[in-house]
Amino acid sequence: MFSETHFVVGATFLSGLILLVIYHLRRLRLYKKASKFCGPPTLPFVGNAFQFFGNTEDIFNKCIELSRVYPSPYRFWLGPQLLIFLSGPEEVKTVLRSEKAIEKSKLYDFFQPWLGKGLFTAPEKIWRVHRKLIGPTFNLKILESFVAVFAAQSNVMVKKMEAELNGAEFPVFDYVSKCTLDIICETTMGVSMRAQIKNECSYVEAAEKTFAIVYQRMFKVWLHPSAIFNRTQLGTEQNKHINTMHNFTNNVIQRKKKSLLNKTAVSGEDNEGDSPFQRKAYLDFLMELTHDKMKLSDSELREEVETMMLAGNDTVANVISTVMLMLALHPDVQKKAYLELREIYGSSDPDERNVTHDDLERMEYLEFVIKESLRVIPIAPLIARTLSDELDIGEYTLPKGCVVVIDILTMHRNEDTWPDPLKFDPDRFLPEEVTKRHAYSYIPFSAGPRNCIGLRFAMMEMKTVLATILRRYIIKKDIFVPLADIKLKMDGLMKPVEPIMLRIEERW
Ligand code: HEM
Repeated sequence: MFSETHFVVGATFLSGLILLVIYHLRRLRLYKKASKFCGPPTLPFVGNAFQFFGNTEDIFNKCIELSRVYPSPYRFWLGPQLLIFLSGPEEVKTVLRSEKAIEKSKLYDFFQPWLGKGLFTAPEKIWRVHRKLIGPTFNLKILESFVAVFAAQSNVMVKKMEAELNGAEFPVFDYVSKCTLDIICETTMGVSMRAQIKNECSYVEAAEKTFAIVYQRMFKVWLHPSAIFNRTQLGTEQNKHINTMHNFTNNVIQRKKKSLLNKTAVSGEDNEGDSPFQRKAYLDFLMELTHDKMKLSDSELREEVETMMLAGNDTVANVISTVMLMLALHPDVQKKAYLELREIYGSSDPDERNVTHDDLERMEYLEFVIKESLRVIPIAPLIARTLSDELDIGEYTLPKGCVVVIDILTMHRNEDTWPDPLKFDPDRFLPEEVTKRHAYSYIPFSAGPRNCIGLRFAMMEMKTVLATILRRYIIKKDIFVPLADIKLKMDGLMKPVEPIMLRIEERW
């Protein structure tokens, strides 16, 4: 005899089964379209998600292996989500320029408790308004005004590095990241964190920890539902760090807002630093826009500022450290870059004058070196967009709702485009070489309407910091490591597994 409980359990099971069948029937069209693409064998429900178990080095190696085995475009199921990996420049161009590929993938949503709907994570509708509003604040005139900050903080860094002079190899990232943090705080908020002087900073600690938690969550599917995540220790920890950052930024915004209304200069102490706001920062420009046209609310301002703090710090610090490694491994390249600087400055004395904007324009070879470093180790090796509609990419049609993953790393190491791809050769960026290649074969800052808004900012900052180092020090590595032997991981950003250890000697 069936009891009432049996009946309830049976009915629940049956309804679940029916819902599952309906769900799968609805997705039949998607499965059919996905079957046109090659890709690894899948398991029911999890798809290919099991391939991404392991640590961040394993994830990196898995991505490399998949792109070796499967030609572009290939498919990958992350649970119910269809991912299509692309690395053909023409296909990538079609996607990145398409109005149907503006929306980011859902994985970016895990940044939202922190960055809200700032540019990096913003849904398409908000992104369109904000990008138009914010774009002009990255104009050349404003960027030029930041070069003095880049130079001043670079000088502080090289002075701090004196402690390592003629000593053993040391982790360069520790110095570089504090310098880039001081730069981004001063240019974004107009606040001096003095991370280089104090050697610690609660904001950066909170940012680093939050980034690591967000990244862990992306790969642990059981932590995806907020209802579960918020009840875990990780969730509690994340909230604590986010509050630290929000409080700091809100405080700066309120003080700036008051001064804007009173039309007085803001001066005085802030939470972390003590420099008066002497120069206009990115936040001032945003607030002026807001003040005149009432476009951004306080929380939107906070989200945009914290987005810049995230997108503009760790990225640049890692790239500068990688370029230093490449210079140490290739002394001939380093010498050429230094000689260019000697010619620009007409003197070997690094204290004679600071780097200026005009100098940056002339650092052509140093720019090639940075570009080549970003080719072999692109800091953002994969970027993902969700398609709002079907999109033809020549032979294939990408289904609506799928996530297109642009495999920048594979593009940058493609043998057909880059002969001997693991050879470090800055001359690949000579103008006559560039014209031979497809414009979308090299996209470290992404491309199209949703590309990196900080591209020019980053280039100017990296050149200033590197030129300041190179004018003063010779960078050395005790043992030569070929590029192919540098182990890499995907830790949010792509970087070497081992910390970059280098030695410095006085140049003059
Ligand atoms: C070497 C340094 C940098 C690299 C390689 C880099 C690379 C990238 C890439 C690949 C994207 C596209 C991400 C995606 O579509 O998922 C991006 C977006 C972005 N970057 Fe950068 N970036 C760098 C530095 C900066 C700096 C210095 C800033 C700000 C000061 C910045 C601000 C942003 C913002 C706000 C976005 C989102 C843009 C949007 O969605 O409209 N980046 N960056």
